[in-house]
Amino acid sequence: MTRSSTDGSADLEAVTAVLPRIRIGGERRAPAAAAASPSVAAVPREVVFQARGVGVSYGEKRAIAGVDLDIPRNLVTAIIGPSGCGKSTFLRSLNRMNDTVPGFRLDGQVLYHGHDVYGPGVDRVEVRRRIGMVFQKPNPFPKSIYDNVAWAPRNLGLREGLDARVERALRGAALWDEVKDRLKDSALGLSGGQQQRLCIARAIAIEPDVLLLDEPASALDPIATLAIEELMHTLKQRYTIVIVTHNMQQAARVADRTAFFSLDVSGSDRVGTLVEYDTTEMIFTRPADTRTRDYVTGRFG
Ligand SMILES: Nc1ncnc2c1ncn2[C@@H]1O[C@H](COP(=O)(O)OP(=O)(O)OP(=O)(O)O)[C@@H](O)[C@H]1O
Repeated sequence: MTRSSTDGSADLEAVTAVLPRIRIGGERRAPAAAAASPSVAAVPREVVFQARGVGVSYGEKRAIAGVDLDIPRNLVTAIIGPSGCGKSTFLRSLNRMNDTVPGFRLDGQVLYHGHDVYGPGVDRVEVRRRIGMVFQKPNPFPKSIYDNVAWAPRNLGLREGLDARVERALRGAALWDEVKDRLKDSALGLSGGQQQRLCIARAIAIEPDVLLLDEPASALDPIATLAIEELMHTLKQRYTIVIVTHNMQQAARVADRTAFFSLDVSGSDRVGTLVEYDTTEMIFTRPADTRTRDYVTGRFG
């Protein structure tokens, strides 16, 4: 069937034209959405998180409501949507990062491997040990490169084989070759992109199960951004990754699945909701909801 441009298909074609191939490190590489055939991303997999009717409020302000979402293991799941629709709020609810925010309240359930993350007796420190997080702005400690990576293992009493652990984490974050001769130098002397990879090394040094990335490349230049994106393709073999990004091309390049959030506006009330969740390929080429289509084609947001 030929679709007319008035239904947005021309716009979709324009977006998907950027999907097919990108160049990373001199080598032609297909993005996740194209590299993994739709059947790979769509194939049923072990579920790591099940969000069931998740709503979050900060005091009187309802940030998100009614989010139902299953996040599969060893894939990259992207959360996209306009500013203020609750992407970070949802991400942070997965590892209880919002617990200390005054007025924070969560309704519904976040199940992690079937266990209620907010259940009685759950140890928040243990939750964060298993579910690591990297933030938008690289935030290394004012310590040496080595001590940044060794910090969490030391805190957990994992002192045996520490050098090997630090090396493994730095290799895992694709940083080892750049820093192996200056491990005792301050982390603050690294470039922004290196600092962000150091933060990833710091997160994986305690071998978590999940990595939550909140716009990890938005403060970086294009080369450093590509290095982080490249890294995600490798890291997902070992970790389940959930990434919040404003950059739709980035979602298209790195994510296997994409969740599109939007704002439901009623009067002065604006609440974030999950509009659509599917393989990245479907979200960017055949979205089921016109709001998704309008967003991915740049008509709003
Ligand atoms: N600590 C907080 N205290 C009060 N309100 C908050 C807090 N954090 C977020 N909010 C509100 O919750 C709503 C969702 O914010 P959130 O940062 O999760 O959205 P987002 O989609 O990640 O936004 P952006 O893309 O601009 O980063 C917004 O209205 C925001 O003002």
